[in-house]
Amino acid sequence: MSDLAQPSSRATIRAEAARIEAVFQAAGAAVVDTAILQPAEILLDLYGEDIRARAYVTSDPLKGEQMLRPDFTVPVVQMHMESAAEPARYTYSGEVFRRQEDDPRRASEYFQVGYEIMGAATPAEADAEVFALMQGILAPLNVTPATGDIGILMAAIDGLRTTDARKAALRRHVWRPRRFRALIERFSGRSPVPASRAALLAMEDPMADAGPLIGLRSEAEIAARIEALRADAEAAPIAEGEVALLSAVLSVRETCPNALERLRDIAVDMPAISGAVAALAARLEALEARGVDIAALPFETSYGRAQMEYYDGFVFGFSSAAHPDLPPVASGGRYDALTRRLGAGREIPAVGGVIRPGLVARLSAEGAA
Ligand SMILES: N[C@@H](Cc1c[nH]c[nH+]1)C(=O)O
Repeated sequence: MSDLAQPSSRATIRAEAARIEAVFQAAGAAVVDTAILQPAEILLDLYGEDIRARAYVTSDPLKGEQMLRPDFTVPVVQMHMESAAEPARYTYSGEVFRRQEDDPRRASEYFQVGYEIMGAATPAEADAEVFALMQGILAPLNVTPATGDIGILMAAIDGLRTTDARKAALRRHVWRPRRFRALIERFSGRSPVPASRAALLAMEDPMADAGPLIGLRSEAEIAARIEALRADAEAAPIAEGEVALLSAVLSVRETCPNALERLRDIAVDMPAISGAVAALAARLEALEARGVDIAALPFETSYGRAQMEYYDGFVFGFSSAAHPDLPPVASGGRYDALTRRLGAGREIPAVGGVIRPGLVARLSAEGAA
């Protein structure tokens, strides 16, 4: 197998981006653009921990903290929610910026061409439209699809019989599978409370024994945190049976029809996921109606747990079959809750995805060589 061709020139990537954007326009999308400099204080939290750590942030004397846009979806949603917000399809093309902390071979600046559907009445159909459109564009390349559903994961967490604080912690850390597993171990009593925490909670008056305040947190914040730890220490462990059901949900990894059957079985004992499983069934029907071969389409409940933290439903990606170590050539998902956070309480259904024209150009060049 030959090595991957050199990265394409910027002119080639721009031409590829224009070609893909034209396909999105033909599908009904209006072209939008966003500023490269975005207000970090307002938007950065919406991306979650991973992107927060990787955004290029700089300070502007007049506008405050600014960042180089880490993606288009958040600014496009913001624009849509501020406008009249009729149902709409959008496309955009341009560079995004994310620091690479571990792998110097990964680009910290690259092109994306995106497609977003906001306010569509039938979520399953909008999910299928985005997926089928991207699959069609990538058809000449040797790519492998992956799908998942963050909504099923979140519903499984919500269904646990435990405190709201514990559910919130699990939801927040769904994106960090190792941390998530450690929390489950602790909340189910399988791993002991860390010794330093046990010692802290055993103190009569931890604040009195503390030295002078030197950190960023105020005394009230520290006291509230200790109180939360105390309440947590008193909460009953999550039952073994529930942990087993959650693990069963997390480990589903099958073709779509088999995954659906497996999840329906689990839902008998875990009715909290029934609604999300029905949404998966509706999506599969919509995908099939668009000609997607769902019998061969993989589904993995844990897929997407390392992607954008605003996803809350369908998630998907396409990776190069010959170069699985490359980042996904395309990826996307549903992000209804993000529209609520940017819409001052008003929520609309929204789903979309991006293609990386730089990777499309490289893979096409390799295929043609
Ligand atoms: N903005 C996402 C891709 C996406 C677009 N729409 C939905 N998801 C990303 O940069 O990974």
